Amino acid sequence: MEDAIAVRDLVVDRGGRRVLHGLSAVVPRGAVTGLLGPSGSGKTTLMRAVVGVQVVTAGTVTVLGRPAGSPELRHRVGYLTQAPSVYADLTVRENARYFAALHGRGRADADRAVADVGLARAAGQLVGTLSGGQRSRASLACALVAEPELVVLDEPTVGQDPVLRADLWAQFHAMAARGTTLLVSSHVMDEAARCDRLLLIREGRLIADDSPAAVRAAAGVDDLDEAFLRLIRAHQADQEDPS
Ligand SMILES: Nc1ncnc2c1ncn2[C@@H]1O[C@H](COP(=O)(O)OP(=O)(O)OP(=O)(O)O)[C@@H](O)[C@H]1O
Repeated sequence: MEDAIAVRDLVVDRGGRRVLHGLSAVVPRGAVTGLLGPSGSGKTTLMRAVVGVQVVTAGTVTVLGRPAGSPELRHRVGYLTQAPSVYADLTVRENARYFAALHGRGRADADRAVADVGLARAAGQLVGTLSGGQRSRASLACALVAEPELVVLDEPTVGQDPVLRADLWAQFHAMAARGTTLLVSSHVMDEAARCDRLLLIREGRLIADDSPAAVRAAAGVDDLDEAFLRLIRAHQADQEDPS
């Protein structure tokens, strides 16, 4: 089956600096792919290119068989940005119902999405009065409300406690089992270990694209944190001494 996302030779410049340097990668359908890399390595920029809001200098990004950003992808792709994008002066339920309506969905879809992110009890609360972690889950509910085929989540578990993080990851895998494709960025290694596949980027270049087990094997260590450090150092050494 065709991949959900195919990125070819993608070059992106931001603020006069090259941020992605001819990056190529694919994301398979119906799986959870983790996007990992040091802060500033280009994860958010790559996600922006996938959802079609990033100006690109060169290369192509194909999403569900269409060029990224095509109007027909609007209801098929969900995007959770790092900064929660919900209305502070509406309740959680009102926000979810508003986003549901934008996608032609009903109240039942909105209420299900709110329950799925563990906010059923706070559904009647104004978003402006929620904690940071609750607010980002409200934003997640709005990103998932239309049950998109592809879900792009930029650090969805920041600020969540361990129980909620485990619940959210269980939900991501349940979605993948139903055929949804998820691309999830994270800084947390126990989350990387939960992914079916990992894309590791450093300074705008892909340095690993494999399962967690294969990444561990390539680095020759069991600990994924250590494996990433080794891959990053090896990549750094290659760049400093390409001979
Ligand atoms: N609006 C912008 N204008 C100019 N440069 C930007 C802008 N946003 C990001 N950048 C630069 O692009 C590079 C990649 O940033 P990006 O946000 O994609 O990284 P990231 O891997 O998602 O980082 P983090 O893990 O900290 O969120 C960084 O060097 C950053 O300074």
